[in-house]
Amino acid sequence: MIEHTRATAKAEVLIEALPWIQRFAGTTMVIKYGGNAMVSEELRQAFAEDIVLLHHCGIHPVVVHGGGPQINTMLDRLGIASEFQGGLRVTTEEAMDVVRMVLTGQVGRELVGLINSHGPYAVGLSGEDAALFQAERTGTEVDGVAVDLGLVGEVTGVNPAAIRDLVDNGRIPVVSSVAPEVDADGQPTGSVLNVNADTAAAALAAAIGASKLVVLTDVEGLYANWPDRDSLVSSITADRLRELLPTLQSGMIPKMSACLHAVDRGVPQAHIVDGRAPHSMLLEVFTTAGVGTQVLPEEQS
Ligand SMILES: Nc1ncnc2c1ncn2[C@@H]1O[C@H](COP(=O)(O)OP(=O)(O)O)[C@@H](O)[C@H]1O
Ligand SMILES: CC(=O)N[C@@H](CCC(=O)OP(=O)(O)O)C(=O)O
Repeated sequence: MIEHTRATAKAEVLIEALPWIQRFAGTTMVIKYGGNAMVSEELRQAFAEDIVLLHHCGIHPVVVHGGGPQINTMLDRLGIASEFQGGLRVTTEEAMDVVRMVLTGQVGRELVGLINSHGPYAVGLSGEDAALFQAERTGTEVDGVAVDLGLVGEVTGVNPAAIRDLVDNGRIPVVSSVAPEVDADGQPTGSVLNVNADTAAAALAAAIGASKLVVLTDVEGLYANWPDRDSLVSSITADRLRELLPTLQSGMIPKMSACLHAVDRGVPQAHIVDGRAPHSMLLEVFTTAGVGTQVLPEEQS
């Protein structure tokens, strides 16, 4: 009897996923995997399994990965100082070489390998490949004062065909957020810029018409009154988030700006999910309750 109950409970979990599979099959989802959510081998393997499962449910996952902590480790090892302003790394030419090497040569390669341990699916590319991204230099403002971030950019152009060609051939793109710089006339300058991975994921989600942007990080979701643990937001509209944005700190600034950018540009929903819990992304996509914080264009009943 006990065995029967357990088996039934497992079957119910699978059945709960059915309407979500029906809704999202054939759509493209952008999954942003933050460097802080990759901290153990177990988590990285669980992430790869989730991505392959989405793929086999007929959903087209596109991974955009971060790697901030991994870049920090390499910069420390090489004795190169670096600081963050408004959640973005001030990037010198010396640091840019390390950012590019770590994101595309280390973090991206490892994710491709983990996904491909399940079959020949993942293809790694950066914003430099097939002209996927064009970026313009950007600064930030801290306490009303303009701050020069050096070789940091914002995506101003996307070539969706670079992703579509891979997806149409049954591949899972794994994207690193470095991008060739263009000037105000759209002409290449020859420099490569460091783009925050949340920002890159949002630009990509909007450009390819994704059905969702899911951002995996190292916190349960957005706290309206950080660090008050009672202020976790389960759902927020774009308008309310716009009001909250100026009160946010550190890494949450680019993250929530990215969600807003995606939703403002037609992505129906964006989610912040706790990547420290194995398989949290599957729970978000395939269960009714969902987890973390969802950003919606407007109130939905
Ligand atoms: N309002 C807030 N809600 C949630 N987290 C916040 C908030 N303000 C600051 N944070 C911090 O932002 C961090 C997530 O940003 P970041 O470290 O850049 O993540 P990632 O590497 O996944 O991109 C959290 O771990 C938390 O310490
Ligand atoms: C401009 C900028 O800050 N770029 C980020 C790129 C990596 C990233 O975004 O990684 P996470 O998602 O793990 O934070 C950086 O240099 O750390």
